[in-house]
Amino acid sequence: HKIGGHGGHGGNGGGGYYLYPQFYDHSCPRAQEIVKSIVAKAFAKEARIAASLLRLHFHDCFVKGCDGSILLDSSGTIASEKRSNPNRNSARGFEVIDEIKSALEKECPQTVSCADILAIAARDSTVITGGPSWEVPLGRRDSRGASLSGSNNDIPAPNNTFQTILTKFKRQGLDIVDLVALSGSHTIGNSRCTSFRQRLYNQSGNAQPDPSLDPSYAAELRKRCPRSGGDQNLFFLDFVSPTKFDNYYFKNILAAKGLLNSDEVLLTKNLQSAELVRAYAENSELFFEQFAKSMVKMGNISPLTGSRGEIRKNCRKVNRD
Ligand code: HEM
Ligand SMILES: [Ca+2]
Ligand SMILES: [Ca+2]
Repeated sequence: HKIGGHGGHGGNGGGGYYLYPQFYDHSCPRAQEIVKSIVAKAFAKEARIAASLLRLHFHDCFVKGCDGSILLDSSGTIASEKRSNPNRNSARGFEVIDEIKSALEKECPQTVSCADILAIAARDSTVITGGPSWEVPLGRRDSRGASLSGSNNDIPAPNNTFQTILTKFKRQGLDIVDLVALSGSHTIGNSRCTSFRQRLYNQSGNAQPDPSLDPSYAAELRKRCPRSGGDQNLFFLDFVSPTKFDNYYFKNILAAKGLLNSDEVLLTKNLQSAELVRAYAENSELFFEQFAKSMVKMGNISPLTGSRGEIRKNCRKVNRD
């Protein structure tokens, strides 16, 4: 499967190999069913875990590519991405990834990468909540480092402008279609008060709530997201169907009930993205189809392949050699 390769996006991270779904067919044929069963078990215990696992793959891929860098704990040489602004007190699901990894190490030692586990778990989380399925290209290897600064700089923040968010996506080789479709992930999962408080009290420095937020919905949110305190209080990103992967995220945006500023700006700041929001609100099949395509595209961001990187034995630390 070697191809004449150089760096860049689009399935060839510079190791000279493309990812492909059959990567573990001979080396670990049960890999995918093992991931799926542990995701299902975790989901049965707590439905939110699906959202958390989907987000981990995103926060991995946007920092040095999909290389499992987000999973590394701090150590002598590593400043963990878990400490970054987007991840601190927010990224979760690491214990589930640990459980999957230890089951896979028993089944086929040092064969399945942590980066691939994240990609498969993201797909399985989408499916188990009612979303689309897709074949996950595989063969990513794991990084031997992390980037705390990359995590702070490259992952979009909820109060970034539309243009900044789009620029951060383009830096990864993703476009406006990917941005709108992948934002549809916010059809499941939670946000902390601190991630959207500004919209409730002082959106643009004029002591007024965000005019693009429905006033009665805003009043409801203020009850558990006060001016100060309650930073960690949790709210559904999609208040209609928070554990179901559907297109209510887009319908909510049309009703001025998107939770994050980064959700609502997809409608209010750019004509093309507004058209996409309307199209996905109207047609969930169209959303599902594009979501699957964009997830594969995101999963192809700068993977380590060939002999680059390693297959970690423990997703939290690099191997010693
Ligand atoms: C477009 C730019 C994006 C911004 C600004 C953004 C921002 C956020 C924020 C602020 C939260 C809540 C975090 C907290 O308060 O703890 C969140 C949650 C979440 N995000 Fe995004 N996000 C973006 C795109 C994405 C993408 C591309 C995906 C997946 C492909 C994704 C998946 C999720 C999920 C599933 C949750 C809920 C996690 C949970 O409940 O544990 N987001 N996002
Ligand atoms: Ca990474
Ligand atoms: Ca939903």
